[in-house]
Amino acid sequence: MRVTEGGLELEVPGEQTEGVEESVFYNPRQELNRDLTIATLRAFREREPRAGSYLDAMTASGIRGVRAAADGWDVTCTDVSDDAVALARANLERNGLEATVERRNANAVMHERPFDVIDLDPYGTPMPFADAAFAKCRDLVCVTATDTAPLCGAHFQSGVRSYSAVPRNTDYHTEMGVRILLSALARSAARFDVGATPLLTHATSHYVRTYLELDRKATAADAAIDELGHLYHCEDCLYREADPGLVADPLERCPHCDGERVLTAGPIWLGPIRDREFVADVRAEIPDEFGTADAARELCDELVTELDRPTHYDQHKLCKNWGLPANAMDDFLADLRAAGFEAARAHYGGTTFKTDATVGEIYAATEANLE
Ligand SMILES: C[S@@+](CC[C@H](N)C(=O)[O-])C[C@H]1O[C@@H](n2cnc3c(N)ncnc32)[C@H](O)[C@@H]1O
Ligand SMILES: [Zn+2]
Repeated sequence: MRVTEGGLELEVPGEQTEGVEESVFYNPRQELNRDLTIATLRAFREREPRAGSYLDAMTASGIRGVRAAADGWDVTCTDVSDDAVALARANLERNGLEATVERRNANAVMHERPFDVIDLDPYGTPMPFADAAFAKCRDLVCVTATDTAPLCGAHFQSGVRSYSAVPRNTDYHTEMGVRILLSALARSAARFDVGATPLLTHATSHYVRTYLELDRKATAADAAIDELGHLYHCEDCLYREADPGLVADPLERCPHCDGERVLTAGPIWLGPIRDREFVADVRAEIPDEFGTADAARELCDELVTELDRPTHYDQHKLCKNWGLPANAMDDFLADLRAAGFEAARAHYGGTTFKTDATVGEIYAATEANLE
């Protein structure tokens, strides 16, 4: 079947069913991820004009490599599958584009030679590829993780194994996943004396995507490690507290409800998950022709206005816990602001928001209008 994306045509094996193309080599549900990748590459080239080489480490149909090559990047595509390599070559040729395509294990290639930008887009966890990516990459590592259940603590042992951290299943499970992933990546980069700073990170339907700017200096690695810490979370009243530093000092009782069901998660990334100015630059690089232009711009807008502090609340879950009906989100947030707190929606969807108010302060500020 033929698919069109970013103004380019690709041929991928598979059938079109009910308007949705399905193929082992091409996932239409990741178009937003790829559109944002191209916009990010454009914004990043403005920031770092020297950057020219791009490794599409798990290329499958070649779609990322094709799109980057069309934008003038010096592209290398790797995949361990013979069929993927043949398909990527055919798709480059079909679009009159040139790139190096190798049937190789991406880990071997990344250890052999440096690239300015590396894109990791594996099935499931990216951690088996992280060390190799940070070993030599010069500027930017882009990472997709689709194993959201391990990341957010729903598959606890698997999360511990993959991310060398303790994830906990909370009402902010996607943000837990984002911060567990960023923690593991920062620690992987630090092994090579590399600081990894998130320029853009988003959690979108069943995957997390992040773009990490690298600074190959031990002091930069130390600065990244300084962003790690632990989260304490009360399962009874949803109180949460971020504790910077690598040594945890778990709470024995919840400071709000005095309950004993307090979870500790970590080490997790407590720092910003994106650079506001960079996200605005990315937004400006999304043309109308991109299939997901509206959604991608909306996501950038949400990421710009989202507050940095961990972690988001979910208004519906709070109200359910309080046994009160939820009111309109805008009214709820206005009540928080009127009480002197910062409050803004989060990009995690639905009724998620962030505030500097504690769970007790949120209740006091909003309860009168919950009816
Ligand atoms: C999720 S798909 C990639 C999708 C593609 N990047 C896209 O945007 O449509 C993962 C690909 O990684 C390949 N792969 C798995 N292990 C690999 C390895 N060690 N080195 C390179 N490619 C690998 C698989 O053959 C598969 O084609
Ligand atoms: Zn509590």
